[in-house]
Amino acid sequence: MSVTVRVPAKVNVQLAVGGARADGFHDLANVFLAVGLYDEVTATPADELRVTCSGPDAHQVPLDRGNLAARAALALVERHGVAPDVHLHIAKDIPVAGGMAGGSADAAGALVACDALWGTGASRGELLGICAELGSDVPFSLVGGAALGTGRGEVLTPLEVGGTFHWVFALADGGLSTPAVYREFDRLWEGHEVPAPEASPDLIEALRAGDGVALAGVLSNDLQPAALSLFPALERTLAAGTDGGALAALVSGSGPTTAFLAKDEESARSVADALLASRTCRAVRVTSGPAPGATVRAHGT
Ligand SMILES: C[C@@](CO)(OP(=O)(O)O)[C@H](O)COP(=O)(O)OP(=O)(O)OC[C@H]1O[C@@H](n2ccc(N)nc2=O)[C@H](O)[C@@H]1O
Ligand SMILES: Nc1ncnc2c1ncn2[C@@H]1O[C@H](COP(=O)(O)OP(=O)(O)O)[C@@H](O)[C@H]1O
Repeated sequence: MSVTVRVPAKVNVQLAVGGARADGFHDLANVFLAVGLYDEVTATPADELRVTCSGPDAHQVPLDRGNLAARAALALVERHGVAPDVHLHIAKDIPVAGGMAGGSADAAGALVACDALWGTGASRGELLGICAELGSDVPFSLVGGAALGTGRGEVLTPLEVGGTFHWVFALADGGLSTPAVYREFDRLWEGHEVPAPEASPDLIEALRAGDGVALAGVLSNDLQPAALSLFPALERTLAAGTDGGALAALVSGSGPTTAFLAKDEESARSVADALLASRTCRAVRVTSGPAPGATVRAHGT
């Protein structure tokens, strides 16, 4: 018996960041959109907790108990007193350390897979609570679609999406550490009052209407200056995508993946070609959103 769960990546269509809190986190108005790049987590009975990973970026993923999927399984073990006898295999398609919440996806996937495998029967509320303890982005990986995340991003309000948005993602050479990008944000704002983060009503309306042109006009990411300061070469990638016909371009979350909103699928493909031709990124991915959250794909025997 094994259980496979598929979990999407995300892009932040708005990431409004407030000042640093006493606990080191930042209050956010974080508008998440799940997109169709997926990791798959398969849980299979084993003698002890073991993690393996496959995919082009697999060598960058820790396989010890620091792996977010292992931490998720152990959180369920602790609450339900079950034995941690599971092999978690991650088929990784989400870029690692790319600002697309791949580790968070694996945490949410492992939680859902272990809950099904062990028959722990955790409620949705309990799963969301465990997700929030594992990381600020993990609850969104569980629910998918589109949502506004407040607090440190873990308090979710689902958002209506009235259509499909077409995206191109440009993968960078190397990664950016999320804490390092937040620290750079603090450094750039030093000596200034950071405004309280607020969700943009125009952006929420553009999502509701499924209007890509309107959404392109209001995309924003307060971490972008910090990401560009740490990874200046991304400026060229952003310019190559807009020159190549994207409606808008921005850094995905803490980066260094860059995201390009396109008019339709055909336009997305030509933006992707332009990005590849520009040689300003290591690879491109064409996809769309919204995508569903963590979903059980298969119960094997
Ligand atoms: C920036 C965002 C945007 O969605 O994601 P990525 O683009 O990296 O995927 C998130 O805020 C990242 O969420 P996540 O990666 O889950 O962060 P966590 O594990 O909770 O925290 C890692 C570290 O990031 C910083 N952090 C995170 C969230 C937040 N609201 N304020 C912060 O300052 C803290 O330094 C924290 O120690
Ligand atoms: N299952 C996992 N997949 C990817 N990275 C993981 C995982 N578990 C722990 N990590 C660690 O978390 C870091 C951030 O990974 P990731 O979630 O891919 O990026 P981001 O926070 O930019 O979205 C990685 O560099 C890696 O050290």
